[in-house]
Amino acid sequence: MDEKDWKQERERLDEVIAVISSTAKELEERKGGIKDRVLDLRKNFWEDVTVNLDEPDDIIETQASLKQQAELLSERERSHGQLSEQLKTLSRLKESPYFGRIDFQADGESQTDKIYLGIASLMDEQEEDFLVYDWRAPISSLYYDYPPGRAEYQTMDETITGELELKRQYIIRNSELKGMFDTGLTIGDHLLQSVLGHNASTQMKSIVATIQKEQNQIIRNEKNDLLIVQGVAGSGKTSAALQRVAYLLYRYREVLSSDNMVLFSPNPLFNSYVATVLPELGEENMQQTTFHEYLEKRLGGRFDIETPFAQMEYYLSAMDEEEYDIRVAAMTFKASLGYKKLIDQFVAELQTDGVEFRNIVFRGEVIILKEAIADHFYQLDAAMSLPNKMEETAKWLLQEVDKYSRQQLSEDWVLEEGQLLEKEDFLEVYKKLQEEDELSDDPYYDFVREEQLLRKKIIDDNFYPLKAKIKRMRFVNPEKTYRKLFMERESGRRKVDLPENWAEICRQSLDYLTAKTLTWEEAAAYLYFYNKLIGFQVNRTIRHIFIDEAQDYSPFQFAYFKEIFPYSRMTLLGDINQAIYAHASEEPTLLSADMEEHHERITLTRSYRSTKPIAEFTKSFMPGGDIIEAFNREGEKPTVAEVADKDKLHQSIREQLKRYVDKDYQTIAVICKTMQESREAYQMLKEIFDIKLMDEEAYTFQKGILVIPAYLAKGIEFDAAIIYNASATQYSRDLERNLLYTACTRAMHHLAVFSLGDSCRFINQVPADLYERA
Ligand SMILES: Nc1ncnc2c1ncn2[C@@H]1O[C@H](COP(=O)(O)OP(=O)(O)OP(=O)(O)O)[C@@H](O)[C@H]1O
Repeated sequence: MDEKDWKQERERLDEVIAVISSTAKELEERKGGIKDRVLDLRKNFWEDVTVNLDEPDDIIETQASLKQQAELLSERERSHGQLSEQLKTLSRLKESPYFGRIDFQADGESQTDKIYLGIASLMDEQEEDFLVYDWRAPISSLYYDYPPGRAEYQTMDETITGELELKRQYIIRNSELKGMFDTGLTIGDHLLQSVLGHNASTQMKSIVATIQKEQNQIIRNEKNDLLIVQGVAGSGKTSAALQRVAYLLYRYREVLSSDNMVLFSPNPLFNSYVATVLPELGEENMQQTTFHEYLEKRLGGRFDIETPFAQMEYYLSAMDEEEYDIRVAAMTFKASLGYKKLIDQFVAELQTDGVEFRNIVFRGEVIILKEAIADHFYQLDAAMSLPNKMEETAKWLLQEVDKYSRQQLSEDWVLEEGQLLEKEDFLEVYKKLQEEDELSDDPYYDFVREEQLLRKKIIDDNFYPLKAKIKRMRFVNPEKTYRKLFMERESGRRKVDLPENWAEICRQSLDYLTAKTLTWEEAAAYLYFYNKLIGFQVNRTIRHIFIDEAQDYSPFQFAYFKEIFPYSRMTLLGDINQAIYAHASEEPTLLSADMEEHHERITLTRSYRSTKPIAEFTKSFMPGGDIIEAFNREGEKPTVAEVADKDKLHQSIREQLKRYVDKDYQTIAVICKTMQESREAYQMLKEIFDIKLMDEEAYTFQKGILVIPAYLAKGIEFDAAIIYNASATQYSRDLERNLLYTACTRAMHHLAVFSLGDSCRFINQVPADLYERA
């Protein structure tokens, strides 16, 4: 690129910045004007409405006038809000108006269009031409999809073909052009190199300037209702997912808002890690939650729900406990669709018999026996679904309760209760009496009527909570009904392949239920059952669901998702090599090829997070690791050290940490296998370094050194990672290999692996030239 190019680009940049400044100024003025008007409106609200309440017509007029005034105010407030948003976007644009340019000559056109791409679009002052195109505009896809040469893009209704003559990238900071390159095949290895070479950050960043072609396919995918992305560690799955949210919000801006989208992520820490990406792009965040949080909301009051991490911790560290094998068998079976089938059969049986009910009790007295409820329930049309029968039964119960309450009107307790009434209650009754306008000449009549009304009020108040409970279906006992699933006699006749030790699993399951605990493998299953029994509201507001780390959801959990969100499109992102849940070792996960029929699958094989030496190291101990392509970023080889005892281990780790601190690495993680091990590591390091121990309650993380169990570090990255103890005793099962892989792939620039005694077989499998012995 010659001096002329630089001069031209600088001049253009200055022009664009000038337009941004003047547009911003104009908007500021308009905003100021609106603000004054809003303040004015608020101050003079009552003066500007005509209030006249004399005649019915006047009242109507007053109402209309009030409404009009309120609408005017809220309309102004809305435009004020919109202007503020536009101004925010402009200030982001001013900092760096664009990051790329393509010159495209469409076939049949004589002129070449110069398209500059930024995070939002910008028009010139005459509002005629685009000075900057939004990266999500149809034409912008050329930038991500093609090297110079023949190229095409899709508009709403046609395909435009042509010649891509130039593709250029810019680094603009503080409104100044710091660098630019013309790029060939992929979007600037150059720029990507420089972006990836930076320190890790405690918040994820947007990748808009360097989206890769295969990532762009994920972002703009609109063909299928179910999109499954299998991508190796660090291939940009999460990044692509967030850019996809921004894309969809733009593409469907008329009909879709951030409230219609939800991201299920592995833990609250991850949630906060990704929370800044969309705002950085000028979009509002989608809703974010975890599956545990979701289940908590629905069942939390009635049960303690085990977290997936507690389940994991048990799986990894409770081998010596007596019931371990039974629990692990339960984890596997209850994750499967076989278990769902079992529950479906159970629910089918409940059509004719077996649902448990609760007595209806009023003032300590049983007024309707649970047996009577069951009788009513089961004499209803057999073809009705259980939830419909529940509705009918609730209606019937309300009528019965009404009948009963009328009988109670004359009971003594009613007046006794009356003494507890507040003054307002009496006033209310008195007012009603007046309204009836029947204050007669007969004082005795008034007295009787007043008492009647009082009694009625007391009855209504007293029966209200009971009726509310009936409406909430509290007359059913789902917990007790569910227990029957595990009762020998009942479960024996079901046609499902049950695990060998099913009888013991049943006993253990009953114990958990008695203790009001839902194990993680049981939680979704129970809620599924609950919904089948009592019914539930299908969620219609959520139009798009993103599930990150999808490999960790069991087939059962996914089936449940589909039931509750039948109208939502789904994007699942995950990595089969990072599957670390107990069920994962035997059951197919969501990402397995045969899981779903109608879907589109995109595979990402390029890993961007780690340097080449780290990626080469980690892929070498994963089965099928050959497909992982390391992005070409140089760095030091990982180090591997075996130490004889704990003192030596701790000393070596301290030295390593010191080296990292000296290198000015900003985020450093000591990654352990379990929470138990993390606590131990923390104890020995905390004296010397200012470190933080991360547990499942951690919501954010700061720069510095932290100790963290591998399963919590999912999805997050650090400048450097230390594996606390990769010894043969710690990592041997297949699942532990995945855990180790997840841990090692968190490192961006350096990885150090320590083992107490011999390294595990996975580390031993790594060719010796891929690491340094320390
Ligand atoms: N196109 C890109 N341009 C710049 N950086 C990128 C790009 N793609 C990925 N990255 C960077 O690579 C790192 C890993 O990305 P991300 O966390 O999205 O990967 P992932 O596939 O979700 O990883 P994991 O499976 O390990 O959770 C991040 O630092 C991200 O910013």
